[in-house]
Amino acid sequence: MIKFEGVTKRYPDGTVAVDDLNLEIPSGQITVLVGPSGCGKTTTLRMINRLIDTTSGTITIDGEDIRAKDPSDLRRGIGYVIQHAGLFPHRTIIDNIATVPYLLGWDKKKARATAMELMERVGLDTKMAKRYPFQLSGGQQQRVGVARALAADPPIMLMDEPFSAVDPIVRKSLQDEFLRLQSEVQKTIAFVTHDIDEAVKLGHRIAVFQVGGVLAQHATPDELLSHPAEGFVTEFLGGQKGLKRLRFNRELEATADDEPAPSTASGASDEVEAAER
Ligand SMILES: Nc1ncnc2c1ncn2[C@@H]1O[C@H](COP(=O)(O)OP(=O)(O)OP(=O)(O)O)[C@@H](O)[C@H]1O
Repeated sequence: MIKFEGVTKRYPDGTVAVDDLNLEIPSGQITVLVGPSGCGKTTTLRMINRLIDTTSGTITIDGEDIRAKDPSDLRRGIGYVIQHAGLFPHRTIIDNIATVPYLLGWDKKKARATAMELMERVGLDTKMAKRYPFQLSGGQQQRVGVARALAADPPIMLMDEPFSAVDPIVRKSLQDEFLRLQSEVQKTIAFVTHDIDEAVKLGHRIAVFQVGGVLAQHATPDELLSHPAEGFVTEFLGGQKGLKRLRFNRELEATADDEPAPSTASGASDEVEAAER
């Protein structure tokens, strides 16, 4: 488990990006950090792998203070995926994926075999192994980014808007495959997005931040949709176009096993249409 206790980040210019954060990110699950631009999501994520230092407070991983660890050692146990993948342009796909195993001094053959296996797991044709990033689509590059973060089998993955730069159809397939992969690998994942649809789809738990780096609510998707905290969260969710539809889909999923009644379904589509009008 990753635990934030009273964590604040104040940048040198005085900006408080994260304000007295208390948050638990449970092991083996996906915790999504969501909120409007500038609310401190990226700062929160990058404090976990110490790309950003905290101003005050404590972050522990499985009870150990991250400041007690050498940053390089710490990062070996933490995969990091960013928007636009951030691949090395002059390295082939297979060498991009094997970056961390090479750094760890793995035998080249073993590193490459692992990279090939990972290409398959993230849904990439291994024929692309010798290509360079510019020869791949945006969605394929994101898959390489995920494979690269998984290469040394870290227990933790930090994902910063990893699927935001691709079109909605590719995005949906990346999300679906990510969920399938996570059900196999069960990493501890902190996932940043500004999109509540994505948060509800992927998160076991959702942490909603408001500008000023204040945690406004931390709940399961169902709790969040059925009982959003008054004030900021209600407004934030209400401002997101698909909220009513999301709520409705959740209700439908919950009752689907009991009675997939056609009358319910038609009432539902009325509601969706009303929500979209
Ligand atoms: N190096 C920095 N120096 C000063 N202020 C910074 C720095 N980096 C970020 N900030 C500020 O800290 C606040 C939080 O930024 P952060 O990038 O964590 O937000 P975010 O929620 O990830 O935003 P976005 O969704 O737009 O990426 C913002 O007001 C931002 O301008």
